[in-house]
Amino acid sequence: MLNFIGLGLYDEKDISVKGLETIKNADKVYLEFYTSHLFGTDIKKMEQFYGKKIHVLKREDVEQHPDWIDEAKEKNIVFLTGGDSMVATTHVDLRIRAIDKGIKTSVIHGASIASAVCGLTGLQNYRFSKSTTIPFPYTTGRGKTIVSEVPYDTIKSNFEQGLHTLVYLDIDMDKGYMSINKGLEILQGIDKKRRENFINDKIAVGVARAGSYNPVIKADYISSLIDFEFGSPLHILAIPGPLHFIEAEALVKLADGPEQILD
Ligand SMILES: C[S@@+](CC[C@H](N)C(=O)[O-])C[C@H]1O[C@@H](n2cnc3c(N)ncnc32)[C@H](O)[C@@H]1O
Repeated sequence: MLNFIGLGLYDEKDISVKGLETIKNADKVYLEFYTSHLFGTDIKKMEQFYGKKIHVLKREDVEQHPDWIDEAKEKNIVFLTGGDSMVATTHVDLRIRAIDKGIKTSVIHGASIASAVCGLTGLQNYRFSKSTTIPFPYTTGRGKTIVSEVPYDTIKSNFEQGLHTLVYLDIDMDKGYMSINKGLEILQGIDKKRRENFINDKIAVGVARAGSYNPVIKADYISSLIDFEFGSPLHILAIPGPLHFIEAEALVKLADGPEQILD
């Protein structure tokens, strides 16, 4: 059996009771931390709390050579992921590979950043459209810097349809965890290059360290939010379309947003 378990958002105690019981009964526990990361804990604390050794997998062990899933033919194997295992990851691929090998699978859900953003900001889940990720720019062998404009186009298209965008921020082994400020700087750069004047006067909401006892949630016009200090990772952004009046009130009261958005 291969059990996919979502760990929730911040530390080792965010796991569900069902998830914890499944780990306790497992023969072996694997984990990947490249799609998300629990900043309120570390592997040692998790091993102590779960009572099991944790084997950390690299991206290639999950996406290219997931030979370890064969162990689940005979044994009870657990695969741990930050948040919910199936939200903003490609782990359904792993599940399908397992099923094709005749391995039974289960999914035990964890709290996800996708719903936490709604809970913390007051933006309504049903008013979000396609989400996007801002990747770190990269430099080609010839020294050219490539900046993906896909997130910008997604945000603009959602906005024009009157819908919100959830903007995940890149995690990169070498470059680290993208901050809200860096994400906004990239969007501003694209806006400037394309002379669209779309970004600066839009409201955005930044959320840092969801799931911790001191998350930071701040809404403001992007031209101001870009200088706000959110502190340590993880960070995420939401860029709302036109706001329902309750959402506007929530952004003022829950996210210290500017009073003008109530007008
Ligand atoms: C690729 S998504 C994976 C989401 C995860 N599977 C889930 O369900 O929460 C990871 C991105 O979500 C955001 N994120 C995840 N956890 C977060 C947290 N606790 N606080 C703020 N942002 C978070 C960050 O932008 C991070 O780079």
